[in-house]
Amino acid sequence: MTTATKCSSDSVLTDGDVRNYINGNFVSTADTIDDFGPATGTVIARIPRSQQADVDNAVAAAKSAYPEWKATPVAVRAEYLHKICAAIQKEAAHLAELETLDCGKPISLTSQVEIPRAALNFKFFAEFATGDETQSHEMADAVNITQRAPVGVAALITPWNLPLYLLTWKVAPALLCGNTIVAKPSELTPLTANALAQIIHSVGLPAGVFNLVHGYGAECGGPLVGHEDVSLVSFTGGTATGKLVAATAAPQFKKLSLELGGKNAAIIFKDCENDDWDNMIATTVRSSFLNSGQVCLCCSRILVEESVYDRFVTDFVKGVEALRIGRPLDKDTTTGALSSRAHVEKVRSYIQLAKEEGGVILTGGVIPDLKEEFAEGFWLKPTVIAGLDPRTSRVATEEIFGPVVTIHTFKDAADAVDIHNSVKYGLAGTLWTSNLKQAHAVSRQMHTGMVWVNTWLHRDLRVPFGGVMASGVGREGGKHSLEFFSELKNICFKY
Ligand SMILES: NC(=O)C1=CN([C@@H]2O[C@H](COP(=O)(O)OP(=O)(O)OC[C@H]3O[C@@H](n4cnc5c(N)ncnc54)[C@H](O)[C@@H]3O)[C@@H](O)[C@H]2O)C=CC1
Ligand SMILES: O=C(O)/C=C/C=C(\O)C(=O)O
Repeated sequence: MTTATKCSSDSVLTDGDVRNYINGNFVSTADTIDDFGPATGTVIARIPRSQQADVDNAVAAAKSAYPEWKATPVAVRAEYLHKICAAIQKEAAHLAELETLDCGKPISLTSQVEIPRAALNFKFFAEFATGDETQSHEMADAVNITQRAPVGVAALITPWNLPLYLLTWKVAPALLCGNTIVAKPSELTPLTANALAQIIHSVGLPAGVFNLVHGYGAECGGPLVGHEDVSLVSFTGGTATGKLVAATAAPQFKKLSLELGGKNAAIIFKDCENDDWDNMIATTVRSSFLNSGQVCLCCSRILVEESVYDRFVTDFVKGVEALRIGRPLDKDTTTGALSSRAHVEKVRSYIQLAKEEGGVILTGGVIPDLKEEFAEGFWLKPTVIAGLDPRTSRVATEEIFGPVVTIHTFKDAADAVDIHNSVKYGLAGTLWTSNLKQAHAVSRQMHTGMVWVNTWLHRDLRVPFGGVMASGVGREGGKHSLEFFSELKNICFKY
C-alpha cells in the first residue's frame, strides 16, 4: 500500500512499504495491522503485526551485534549519529509530510518543530560525546579508573504523540553509549519510525545495531520488555502502560526509565497583568492546545488568581477561538485531528463527564464542521471548561491528553500551590508572575520534575527531563541520558 506522500528521486525512503528492520534486513510478518490517517479516518498503510518470534529475532540480532558495537570508539559512533542527522535533514520535508499524514497534526508543527528536533537529537548527542566522563582516583599503591560502559540490548518503546521526535530522543544517546537497540514505535503512528530504519540502513550502521519491530503493545511491546536478553527499557507513554512495563522489568533488574503522563498546571498571578499579559495569553493557548493537547508537557489545568479571572477567561477564549482547525497539510492550520477514533471517544467521554460534574463549556466540546474529505476523521474542537472543583473533579484531576483544559481560580500563592499539588501527577508546571520572590518560592513548592517561569516548553537538551509520582521514574536529557544509557565501571590498577 502506498501512502499519499511523494519522495524525491534520490530519496532513500520508500514509505509505501512498512516492514520490520532486523539484522540489517527489512522483513514482513504474515499478519498486518491497518494504520489509519487521523484526518480522513482512512487506511494509509499496513504494518507488521509482530509476535514473540519476531521480537526474539530482533533481540538475537541486537545481542549478536553488541560486542563489536560496544568496542567501536565513541568518536566513530558519533560519526554515525552525524550521518543520520544529515540524512534526516535531507529528507526533512518528506518526513514532515509523513508525520502529518500519520498523526493528523499540522504541517507547521512537523516541519518547523518535530522533524528539526529529530535531526537535532542526533547532532546534540554526537557533539555531547566528549569521553570526559572517565575519572581517576589515586591511592598510595593503586589508581582507580572509572569509566562508562554500555548496558547491552536496549528496548525503546515510544508513543503516538511525537513519534520521530521521541524515538530519536532515545535512539541517539543509546547508540552513542554503545548499546544495541530494538525499538517498538506505536502501532498508531509507525511511518516515520519505518523511515528512520531506512535512513539508518542508508548510512551503513552495522547490521543488528539498530532493529525495529512494529506491532501491538501486548503482542510485541510486552515480549520485548520481558525478554531476558534485554538489559534496559526506556518507555514513553501512558501511566497505566508504564505500570505494566515496570511490573515486568523490575523483577528482572533491568535499567528502567519511564516518561509518563501529566496533569500539568499553568499558574497565572495577577501581577503578570502589568507587562506580560499578551505573551502569557498566547503562550497559554499554545501550552493548552499544541498538538491538540497531546504532549505530555501541555498544561491541561489553568489556575488563575481571582482578581484577573474574568479578564483571563475573555482573552483566553478569544485566543482559543482564533485557532485554525482544518486540513493538516495547509501551512496556516494550527490545529489538526486527534490520534485515533478511540482517543476521540475517550476525550469526548471526559467532556460529557464535565457536564455531569457541573462544568460549563466555555468553547468547543463538539466535533468541528469540516469539509466532506474529513467527515470520517478523528476531530474535536479545542475545549475550555470552567466551574469544576480543581481538587475533586475527575475531569480536572485525571489525564485526558487531548484538546481539553479546565480553568480554576485561586486566592493566593499558598492556595495555588495546594491546588497544583493535589493531583497524582508531577511532570511540568508553568507559572506566570513578574514577582521574582514569588516565582522562586512557588516554583520550589510545585511538586514536579520541571517548572517553567514566564515561558513554556523552552527546551535546553542538556537539562534533566522527567517527572515525579505517576509521571514517571528517571531523567533523560544531556548527561542524564548518558548516565541512563551506560553503567559506571571502576577498574583498580595496583602499582
Ligand atoms: N507521552 C505521553 O505522556 C503519552 C501519554 N499517553 C496517555 O496514555 C493513554 C493511553 O494511550 P495509549 O495509546 O494506550 O498509549 P500507551 O502508553 O499504551 O502506548 C505507548 C507505547 O507503549 C506500547 N505498549 C502498549 N502496551 C504495552 C505493553 N503491555 N508492554 C510494552 N509496551 C506496550 C504501545 O504499543 C506504544 O508503543 C492516552 O490516552 C494518554 O492519556 C499516551 C501516549 C503518550
Ligand atoms: O523532550 C521534549 O521536548 C518533549 C518531550 C515530550 C514528551 O516526552 C511527551 O509528550 O511524551
